[in-house]
Amino acid sequence: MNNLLSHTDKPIIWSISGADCSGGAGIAADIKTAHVLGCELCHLVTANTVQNSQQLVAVNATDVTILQQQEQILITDKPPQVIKIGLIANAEQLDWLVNLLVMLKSKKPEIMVVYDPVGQASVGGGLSSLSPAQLAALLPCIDLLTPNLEEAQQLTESVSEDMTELSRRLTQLGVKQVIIKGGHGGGETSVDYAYSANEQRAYQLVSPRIVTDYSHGGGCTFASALASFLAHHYLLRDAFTLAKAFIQQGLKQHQGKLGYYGAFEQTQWPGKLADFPRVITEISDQSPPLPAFNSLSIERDNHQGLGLYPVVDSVEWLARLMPLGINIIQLRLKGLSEQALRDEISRAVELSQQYDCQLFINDYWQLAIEYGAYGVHIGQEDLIDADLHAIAQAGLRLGVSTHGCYEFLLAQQLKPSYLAIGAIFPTTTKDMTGQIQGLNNLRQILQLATDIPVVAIGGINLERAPAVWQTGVDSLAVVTAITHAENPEQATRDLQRICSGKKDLYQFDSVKASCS
Ligand SMILES: Cc1ncc(COP(=O)(O)OP(=O)(O)O)c(N)n1
Ligand SMILES: Cc1ncsc1CCOP(=O)(O)O
Ligand SMILES: [Mg+2]
Repeated sequence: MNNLLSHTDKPIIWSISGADCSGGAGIAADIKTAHVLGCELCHLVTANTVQNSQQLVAVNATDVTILQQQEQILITDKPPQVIKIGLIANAEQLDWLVNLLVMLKSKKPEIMVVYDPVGQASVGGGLSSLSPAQLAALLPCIDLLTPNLEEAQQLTESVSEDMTELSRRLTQLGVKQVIIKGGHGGGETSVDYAYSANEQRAYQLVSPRIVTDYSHGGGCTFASALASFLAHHYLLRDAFTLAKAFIQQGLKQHQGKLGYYGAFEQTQWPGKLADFPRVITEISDQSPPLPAFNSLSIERDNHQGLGLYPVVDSVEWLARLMPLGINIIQLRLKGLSEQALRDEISRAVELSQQYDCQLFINDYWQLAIEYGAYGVHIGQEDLIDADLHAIAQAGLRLGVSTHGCYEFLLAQQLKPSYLAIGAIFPTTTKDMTGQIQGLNNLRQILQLATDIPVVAIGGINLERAPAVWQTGVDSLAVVTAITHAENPEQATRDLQRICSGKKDLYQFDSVKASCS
């Protein structure tokens, strides 16, 4: 029997929330959400509520001894990666919960706790009468709090409507990350605001407002979708983006249906660009608006994409690889003096003109403009400082690094010449801790791509290249697969062959040589 009780491949979430007998909100919403998002959900029911689509009649709090028994029976058998909290019915439950979270976090600090502070039922009526002073003990245990504007005001005992101010106040109360939901306001759009105290960064997402009354349990669904994506190890910004798309997709199921407060519909893992929010940042919402960047030349590659994209750190490497028929290449210089940078970049541009090769300069966008390079590649951090108008006006192409769906959507809004996604696999070239995408996430992000070419980068070698190429990316960018190869010219030819798209030709020479 013990064997049967053992482990699941799916991440485990504990939902500590109330049961809604009408099946819309609370535990019902959490179970449906976690199920379609590939998680297992254990539920510790804090109250058996009596409600329907019209009214809340009673909140029957569960005896704490039952919650303790449930905790005990689950703790070794189905330990949680993420705990999602909804309704806390009374002060005894709150005490039990705080003790439980403190104990769990002392044993396993990586457990994430998401709290959706439901005080009022959406059908009307109070679910919990806990005061902000009572809840103060819980807030330092919370990794992600998901209040709406009113709940954020109540918890902070403030009348401010400024999401920035409210989220800062909530983090001062001990919460690590906050998402304030703007869904209940009026207007054509719904804007949600996230703030991470660790990163000291805010994220803002906007979606068109979907008119429907089928939204009972939408708040619980949003919090449990966040819990599910966090359980799959997405970063806050990506979990936020995916959860907002999940909500949009669910609301669209019953778009236009009014007059009956129906249960929110949980559907599937979000994968359609139309359901994803727009990212609001200073960069993407510049005034005057940015023009689209010039396109790359891909005709030479038989419409099979850009092909192989070597990323190298000297003119010597450029001179060695360009004669091999490289279509696109990058000079990635680090730690050189101004004069050395100028020498390398000017020589590199000359060489690229000789070989008619699309040369991108990494980081140094001013020098790339000054010496007339074909394009410039910049990272997310560089986006803030780089003068994107100047790059576009000079006619340079632009490549932008992205790590996950949030950054991909943000960069895609800038209409660059290509988008890079990385690191696909662990790499020794650069510290990419916490940013490894894997092939599944690459495939998911590719579903959001428009007609802008996509480059995959990070840990791509000869063995892994065919699988990455088959995801449908337009280009494979590599550093060490070439520069650390025993025979860099042969490795280049092998990789070029993989990128030529002829998938039956994956019997390349250097792999055979290394296996024999
Ligand atoms: C094609 C390509 N993709 C990603 C990167 C990484 O750029 P960035 O994030 O700016 O990091 P550094 O390369 O500057 O360390 C790249 N260079 N090329
Ligand atoms: C620059 C960079 N950006 C994301 S991963 C990476 C390094 C790629 O190097 P390698 O191909 O050797 O893994
Ligand atoms: Mg850079």
